[in-house]
Amino acid sequence: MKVLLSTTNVVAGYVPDVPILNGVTIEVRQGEIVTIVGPNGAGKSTLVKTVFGLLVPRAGQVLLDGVEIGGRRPHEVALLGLGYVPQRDNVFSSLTVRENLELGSFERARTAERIDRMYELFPRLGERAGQRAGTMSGGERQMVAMARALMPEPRMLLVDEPSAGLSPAFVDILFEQIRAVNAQGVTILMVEQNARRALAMSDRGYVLDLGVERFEGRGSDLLDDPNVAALYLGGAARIDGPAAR
Ligand SMILES: Nc1ncnc2c1ncn2[C@@H]1O[C@H](COP(=O)(O)OP(=O)(O)OP(=O)(O)O)[C@@H](O)[C@H]1O
Repeated sequence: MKVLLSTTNVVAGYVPDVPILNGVTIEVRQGEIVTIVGPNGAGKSTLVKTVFGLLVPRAGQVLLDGVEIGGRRPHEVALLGLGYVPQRDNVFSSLTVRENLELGSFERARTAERIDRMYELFPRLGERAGQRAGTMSGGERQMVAMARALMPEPRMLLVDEPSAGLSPAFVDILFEQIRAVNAQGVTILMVEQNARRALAMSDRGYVLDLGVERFEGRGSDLLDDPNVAALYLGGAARIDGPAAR
């Protein structure tokens, strides 16, 4: 499979002389679900923000389908086919579900058709089309944010901690929807605190720590790696064999 997104030795941060990413090298192949896990403060969110153009890399390369996007502005990156679902403040609270989706559209002529498509993928949103996003549950808001990012038909979606603060039942629903989005051909790069569950549904994963990728591998292999389990997954490796996909 061809590499759709890569970062090579990316250095980035918020404050001069305080790098958060210390030379991160990852790649995401077309069609994959890749998850980045790692401790709090490791730089996971910073990495996806840098890929999306919210931070300018101080060194290194970010390539989308062979095109350098490091330092390009988010709207340019979006036009090249990248979508981004931020961790927080990812909906317009005072607008309805439908209005939020309309704002995600790049092509007015196709807005209605795309919204219908989103209601097929996320039936709950169709049922709540007229509800203000700010009155929805955390999980429902996450669906609004994901559907909005999918409105322009991105090739690839960056998803920052989709399960944060959600009940276990809702995490199942949301992960299932992420798989459904991926099955439609959208490549996924996800950051997740819920490391075991996220890796179990991923093709590959990276463990990021102190702004550098420490481990890389198939999701199931990372789950079975005793070092990864002890250091980053809060306990022993699984003993029940590879995760079913
Ligand atoms: N806007 C900001 N200004 C300054 N420092 C920031 C900013 N956002 C994040 N940081 C710092 O960057 C470091 C990495 O944060 P980041 O959010 O990328 O980590 P993370 O791996 O996503 O962590 P978590 O799992 O806790 O969300 C942290 O030390 C954080 O304090």
